Amino acid sequence: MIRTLRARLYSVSKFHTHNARVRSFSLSHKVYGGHGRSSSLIAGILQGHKGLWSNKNSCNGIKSFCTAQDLSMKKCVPCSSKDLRPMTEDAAHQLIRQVPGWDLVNEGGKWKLHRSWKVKSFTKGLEFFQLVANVAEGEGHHPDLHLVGWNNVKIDIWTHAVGGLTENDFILAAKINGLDLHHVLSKKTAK
Ligand SMILES: C[C@H](O)[C@H](O)[C@H]1CNC2=NC(N)=NC(=O)C2=N1
Repeated sequence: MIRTLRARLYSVSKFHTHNARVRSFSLSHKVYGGHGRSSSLIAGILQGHKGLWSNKNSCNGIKSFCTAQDLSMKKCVPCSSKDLRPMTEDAAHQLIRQVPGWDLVNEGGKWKLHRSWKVKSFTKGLEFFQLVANVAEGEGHHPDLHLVGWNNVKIDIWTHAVGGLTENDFILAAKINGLDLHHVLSKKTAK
């Protein structure tokens, strides 16, 4: 049994070494089998494999790639959570890269996300707001909506409960970016 497992691990280790440049593993590691526990060597390989990403920015504390898609797949947490704190300026500058089209703005000492669009008409602007409102209601997290000069939509997003930015704001921005807005936006859409 142990011999079979070692042979299997060797092929796994060779595969990983060839394909993912994980740290080489000596096969002298004690291998446990037959108890349903993963072997120290398999865990080591997987750990080593993860090690290739461990120096990436942590996304919500989990070592992984944090992409725009990650954010749009996430769910906002209740802003009433006592653990919620505003993120640092550095963290905000990291995450802003994941929400193309949005800018970080500081208004009266409060960091916010800001984006503007030009819509086809005043009523298309209200339709735009309804699409955004549906997302916001689904997330329990809400943007500040502005419709100015009849066809200019501006959205600010920040977490009022903490007076700054939290990951909720970036999740909402990513989900707004995922909306199909072509039918409400003017061809001369603002950034
Ligand atoms: C209880 C619930 O989480 C709060 O009322 C929510 C509603 N939507 C919110 N939206 C935003 N942007 N900030 C908040 O602090 C907030 N609080």
